[in-house]
Amino acid sequence: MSNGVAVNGASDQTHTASQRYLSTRGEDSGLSFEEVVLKGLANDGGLYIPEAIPAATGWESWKDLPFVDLAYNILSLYISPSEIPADDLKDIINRSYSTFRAPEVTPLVNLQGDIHLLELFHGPTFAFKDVALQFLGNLFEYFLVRRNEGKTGRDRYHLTVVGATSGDTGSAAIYGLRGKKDVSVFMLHPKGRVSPIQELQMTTVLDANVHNLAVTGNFDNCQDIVKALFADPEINATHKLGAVNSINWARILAQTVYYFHSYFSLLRQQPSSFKLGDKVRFAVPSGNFGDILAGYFALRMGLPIDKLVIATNENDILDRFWKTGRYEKKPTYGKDAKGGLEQDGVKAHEDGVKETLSPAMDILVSSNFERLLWFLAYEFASSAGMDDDWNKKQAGQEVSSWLSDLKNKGGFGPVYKDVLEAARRNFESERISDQETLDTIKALYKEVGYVLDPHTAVGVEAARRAEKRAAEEPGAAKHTISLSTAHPAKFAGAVELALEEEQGFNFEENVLPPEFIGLDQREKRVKDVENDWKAVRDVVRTEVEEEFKSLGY
Ligand SMILES: Cc1ncc(COP(=O)(O)O)c(C=O)c1O
Ligand SMILES: N[C@@H](CCOP(=O)(O)O)C(=O)O
Repeated sequence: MSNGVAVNGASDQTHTASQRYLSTRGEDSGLSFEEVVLKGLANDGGLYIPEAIPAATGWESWKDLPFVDLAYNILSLYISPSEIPADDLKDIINRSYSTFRAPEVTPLVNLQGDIHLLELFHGPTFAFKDVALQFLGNLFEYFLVRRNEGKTGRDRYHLTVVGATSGDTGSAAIYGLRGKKDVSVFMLHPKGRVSPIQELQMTTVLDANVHNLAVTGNFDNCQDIVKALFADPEINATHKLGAVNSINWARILAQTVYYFHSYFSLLRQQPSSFKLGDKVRFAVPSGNFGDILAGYFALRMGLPIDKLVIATNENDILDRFWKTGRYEKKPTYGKDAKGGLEQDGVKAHEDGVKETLSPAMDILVSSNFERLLWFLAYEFASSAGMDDDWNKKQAGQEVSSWLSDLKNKGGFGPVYKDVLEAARRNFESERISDQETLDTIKALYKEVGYVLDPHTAVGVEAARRAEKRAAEEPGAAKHTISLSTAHPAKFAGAVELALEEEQGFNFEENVLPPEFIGLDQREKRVKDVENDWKAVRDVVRTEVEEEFKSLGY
């Protein structure tokens, strides 16, 4: 049952439905947690989701638990003890969060009025990705040690992680996996399109199992290369590919914990205006839709969430879906004054991606949206009154057809009215321009002295708008938790641009953490590659072979 064997669906006695997994495109089901974590992406190109979302029964009694105990209660609903015994899971969780600088792991601070910031940047690489990637690194290690017991050399199960990053996933994955046995990490970033600190955080890690590849292209090209590698049966079988992007289910799962944790922090901090059972609103800076999807799982598990507010930058495919029901890439049009490409007054690329001040969200297609689409299609299918197998099959077919249109025609929709209405029931969306991002950083610094990173600023501006709207709606949540996804020092350019004229502001003194000082003096290792998945495949083959030779395999 464990060790990678599928759990065999309904006849399995040791896994609840929420501990068995299926693919959003319908061709894979009855998989164990270990299988989906190690496989990353399903063979049919779909993403894994649990066959059912569990109710967090008795969640109210978790309100005073420390982060790690809360994490255990939530994660164990999705992981059978027959796969990871309780003590082992607790140990993995404890080790994963012992690397965080804040004792609460993800502290909540009041920003202004009823807006609260959930600071997710206290892990090793100063971005929210650490919350899931510290856990995922330890999880990989746990499964590999177990699979490799008594094995030597090339008989060992060696995982080849391939990931795409617009800056933050890369360093968080590298810090989660550097030096770990039986894992090689290949991290693809768009050359010249991540912030200088992000690039240094990745390329100055010199462990032999870490390989940074700078791709001539954008983040979506990197993400497409990763998906093409997973779709190639040959490399996937010979190199046992693994995923660290939020296509990996464990990423989403680990992120659900801080939705619960911040709800309980708010209870303690606002005893007079926030009671157990009251609804709260979350605003989430969004790109690949992984962070906010974790909030959707928390909501479906029973956490009282009023609305999840999607905050996009000018790469706004998600915002356009919520407004129109159409999910489509948008080609670039027009030339700027210097003859370069532009879209709505912002520097853009032929592929339609705009270069914004929040580069980690410069994403054309949000991969995790596919998971939400499955749940929306499943809900729609369920209204036909057929049995559950039929509903799931229909949902898989619908998602496959939408995704095929996205690939072949550049988009799909408008989706059925009921599907869009279901999406609007739990989510709202806002699109924040670069100018609004700068204005928000400036305003919050002036008003309360807090320095926001540009991604967090996108979330805060969306939170402010959502609160204004809610003021008109009877029964709407009073408080908003806005997710702070990165430390401002990672995005010096935008922060300095916003605050350069503020009296007394000094980036080095006010913002820069000691961990970043001197990074630019360190030795770096990075290889340039073309935007061509076969070229990347060759690099992966060659460099894994070199690693094996150096290990004497
Ligand atoms: C700092 C930062 N904020 C927000 C996001 C968007 O999160 P998601 O891709 O999960 O929507 C990212 C990248 O993923 C990020 O690095
Ligand atoms: N913004 C991300 C892009 C990758 O997203 P992921 O959450 O799917 O890993 C990054 O910083 O790399």
